[in-house]
Amino acid sequence: MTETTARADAGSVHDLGAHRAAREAAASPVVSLVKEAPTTVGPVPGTAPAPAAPAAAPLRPVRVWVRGVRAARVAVTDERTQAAGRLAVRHGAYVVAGGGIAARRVWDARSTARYERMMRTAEAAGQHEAAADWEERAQRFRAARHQRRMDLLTAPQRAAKGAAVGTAATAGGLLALGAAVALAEGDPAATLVPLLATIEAIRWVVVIAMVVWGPALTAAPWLALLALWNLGRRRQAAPAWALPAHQRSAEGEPITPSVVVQALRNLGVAALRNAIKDMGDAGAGMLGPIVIAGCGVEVDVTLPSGVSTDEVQNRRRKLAENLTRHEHEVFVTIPEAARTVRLWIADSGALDEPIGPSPLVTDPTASGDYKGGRAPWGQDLRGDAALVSLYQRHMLITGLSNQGKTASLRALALWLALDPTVEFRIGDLKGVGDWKPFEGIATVLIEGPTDDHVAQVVDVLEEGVAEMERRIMAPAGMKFPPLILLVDEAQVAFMCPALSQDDRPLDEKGKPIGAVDKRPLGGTKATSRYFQAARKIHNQGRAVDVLLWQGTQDPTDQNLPKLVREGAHIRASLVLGTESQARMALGDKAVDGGAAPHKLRQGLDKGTVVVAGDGVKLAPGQSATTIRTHYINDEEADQIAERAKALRDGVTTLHAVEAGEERDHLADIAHVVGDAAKLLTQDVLKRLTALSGGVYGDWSHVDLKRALDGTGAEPYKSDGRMNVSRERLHRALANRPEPDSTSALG
Ligand SMILES: Nc1ncnc2c1ncn2[C@@H]1O[C@H](COP(=O)(O)OP(=O)(O)OP(=O)(O)O)[C@@H](O)[C@H]1O
Repeated sequence: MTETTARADAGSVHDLGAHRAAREAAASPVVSLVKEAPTTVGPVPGTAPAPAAPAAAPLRPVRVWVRGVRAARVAVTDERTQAAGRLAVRHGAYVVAGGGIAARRVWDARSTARYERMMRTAEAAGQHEAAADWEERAQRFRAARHQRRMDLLTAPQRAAKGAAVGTAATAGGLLALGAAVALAEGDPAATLVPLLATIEAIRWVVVIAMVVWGPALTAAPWLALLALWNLGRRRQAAPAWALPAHQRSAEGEPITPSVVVQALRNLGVAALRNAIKDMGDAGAGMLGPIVIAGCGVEVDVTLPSGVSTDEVQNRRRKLAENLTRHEHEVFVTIPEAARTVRLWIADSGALDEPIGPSPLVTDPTASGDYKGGRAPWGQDLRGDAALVSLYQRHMLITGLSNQGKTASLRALALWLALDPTVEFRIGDLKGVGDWKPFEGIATVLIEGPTDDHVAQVVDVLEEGVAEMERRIMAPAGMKFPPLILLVDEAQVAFMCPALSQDDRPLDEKGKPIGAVDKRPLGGTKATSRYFQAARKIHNQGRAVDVLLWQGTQDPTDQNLPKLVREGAHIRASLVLGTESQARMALGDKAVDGGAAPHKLRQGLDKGTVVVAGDGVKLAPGQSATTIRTHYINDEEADQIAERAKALRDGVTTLHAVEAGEERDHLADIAHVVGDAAKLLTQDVLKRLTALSGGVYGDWSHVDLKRALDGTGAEPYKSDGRMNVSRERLHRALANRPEPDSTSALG
């Protein structure tokens, strides 16, 4: 509507109102106490006069039947009419359905219907022994019923005889009682008193019955209707649309056997639907007990023959919706028993509640134990603590970006850092500081995403391989401290196109010695350095406690080669995009057994990992478990890391590993000794190797001694073992004629 016509219409409406008010005032004797608004609509001073209203279009009369239809439509669609209609249908349906239920119960009690139903159920489920058992029971029921019917034929004679005998005995007894009273009181008239009193009592009973009979007869049908209505009401036996609003929404309704059977019947598997139809109400016979399991319930379903477990598993979303749950709230796994699926159904919304903080945060005395302990990672769906054994296990964790991969991997590393015997060498190829808490715990920490960082991480891994080979070649029975080589964002290394850096040593004329190393850092070729190092560690590292932990994003065959992903003992996955990625992350067996990281919700299920492989306790037959991990934020990680550092004596974290160049041995030795007052020579050698495998990898005690000879910082014996002293090293550095005493590293 334009502004002009709007104003004009307003004016005409106002005029009409004014006329009507004037008419009413003239007709009504009542004096209004409310000050009336001016009824004229003249132009307001200072404003332009309103343009003249166009002539109103003549109103067409509306036919009576049209008005009738409109009125009917308004009445029918009115909320109150609908509520009344729902009420009537609902309560009517309760009575009808109650009648049906009562009739069925009576029929069940008097016929063999129940036994036949159970037999069909057992047969459909392939339980032939149970079917035979029900058949036998039905036979016994028939025999007993036949006996009862035979007995009925002779019942009238027996009843008549019984009544005659009973009456005579009662009369005799009462007379005997009367005689005893008469004798005692010496009054023969008392003989008949008990008999007459009894007859009088019977007369009163008859009178009362006659009075009550009429009203009882009138009330009986109503009482029967009430009982049927109540039966139907308790079962909510009315069409869903007629139920009250709070009962209509079945969202989050409790899981009962009939809800599960209904959900299975409507799953869209014809064989399952027909089998359940044959079983009738007894479809619940397929279900094991429904038990509370954490924030949900768990139930095993033995499927009828002809229905395979993966037919149910592939319809997880439909099953969840039939159970009035969201897809992520229902887990379908395959337990050991044949033809059985295990359903875990969360309480509605329970999975969106956060789990508590990590015990590492709440318990300042928590400690790590590489060999015998289990890391408290989070909670499984049953709400039980999910504990992971990291002993001699390579690990792979994957997931989409920003879903908690680093946080969950770091949570495990923090727990293990509380075991001071464990050495960490960390390559963080994202490099935004997620692994900063390990400064002072890890002996090497490379942080950054560039090709240079990848090259350094490759060096770390290759040095890990060398260490592993040294350990393998060591005399039998030698013990080695666990060494965790941790690479976060490992896909950056696999996808790195760069070739090895030219780090050949130079001769006296400044020319590089030997041929240039042309091997690529990334890729999956036989010459790919990262790939080959990872493979070697996977193959042989476990037994000598050289372990590779990798975190990687959005797996593909290129950024997570098959051989590498299958070399990990613990395979964990956060939410992934597709089932094929889930298969890459966890393996076919786990996904076929029900592991479904691709069904987690991106952004909502952060920190929820599906874990396959060993290291976590799995129920028999289960191939994976879902764990909601505790989130340890950066501040909490710093606090835990401080505790871990306090357990170790002054680890100096190196930020680069260089090889093949001329190094300042004295400065390097002082550097690796770090803050410790003294350090065992074998530890010095180890740290020097970590610092530069190329230069120090094959150093022995003799080399170390030779490097320190004449400096005043030579190794000395303390408590029967050879050490080097930090103070002497620093004195030697300070007294050197050349001022070039700082390490190029760190
Ligand atoms: N267990 C958890 N519970 C709840 N939220 C979490 C959990 N773990 C991580 N998050 C949230 O997810 C965010 C991302 O975590 P994180 O950096 O570990 O993810 P990411 O998968 O390593 O990311 P990207 O690899 O893309 O850098 C965190 O900042 C935190 O808010």
